[in-house]
Amino acid sequence: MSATVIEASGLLKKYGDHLAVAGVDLAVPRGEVFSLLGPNGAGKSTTVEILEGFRRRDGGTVRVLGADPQSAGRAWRARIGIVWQRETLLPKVPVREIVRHFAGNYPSPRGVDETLELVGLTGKARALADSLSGGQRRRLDVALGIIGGPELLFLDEPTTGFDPRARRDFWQLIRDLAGQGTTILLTTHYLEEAEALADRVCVLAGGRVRALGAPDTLGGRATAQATVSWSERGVRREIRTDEPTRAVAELAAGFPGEVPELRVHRPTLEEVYLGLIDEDEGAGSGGERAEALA
Ligand SMILES: Nc1ncnc2c1ncn2[C@@H]1O[C@H](COP(=O)(O)OP(=O)(O)OP(=O)(O)O)[C@@H](O)[C@H]1O
Repeated sequence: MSATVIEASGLLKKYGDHLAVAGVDLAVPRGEVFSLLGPNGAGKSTTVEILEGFRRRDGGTVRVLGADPQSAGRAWRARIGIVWQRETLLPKVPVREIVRHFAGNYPSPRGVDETLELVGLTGKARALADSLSGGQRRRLDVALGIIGGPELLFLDEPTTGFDPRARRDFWQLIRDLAGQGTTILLTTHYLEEAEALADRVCVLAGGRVRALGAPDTLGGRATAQATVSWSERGVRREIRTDEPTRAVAELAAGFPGEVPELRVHRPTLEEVYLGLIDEDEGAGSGGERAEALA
């Protein structure tokens, strides 16, 4: 069994004249939680649909679980799970029945009750699916995505509509699945979700990979300048420094006790992400802006 579950090289997709995916390279090892980030229209869904085998590429090579998704068959499909961005249309059928029905599509599914338990729907097993709340429907979508016991799970905006408790529970479920060796490709607009879950994040913009790395080091985050701030006689003061430890030590020496309201801040994932996206927009549309101003 290959250690690399997803391999894409030079991936290209055009819609008419528009290059939606413009030469993307990805390699995702088994058991990794890999998150795709990027603004609306960045090419995330197109990339994911190509990896899932639902969209034909115009160039590049792709292997997912050792096969080309464009020509892989039913046995391959049974090894992947998908939680779509859109909610599934739900019939007036008890939740447990729907999950049981889906389990019948797979050669070795997870237990139905175990799956309901995993997604926190045990209490709703007998409820009619169309009576579920938005967040509960999303949990059912997740149940249908994992019922087959997939080796690779695609999650597209999985926690939309979840309350904070449900989101935390869902994150734990993802960690558990990853701990059991499931590879997870997570597309999300929630940066704190990517930070909480992903081993690596990939920022796509304009169909290209703009940054790739661990969430805590992305874009030089871990070594970026820190802002040390504190209060002095009721006035907020701050300095930016490459050596926050030294700055704090020097500050501490000048105060008799605690440094009032001391804070050390390094860029958050969101700040790094927004910086990358702004750079991209500046590079991509500068000409158009200049023309518009002319
Ligand atoms: N079926 C299609 N026909 C024509 N253009 C398309 C089609 N699907 C997507 N596009 C275009 O391709 C680009 C990438 O779209 P894609 O859906 O992959 O972006 P995304 O990153 O998933 O965005 P979002 O965060 O909004 O879901 C966009 O400019 C979009 O308008």
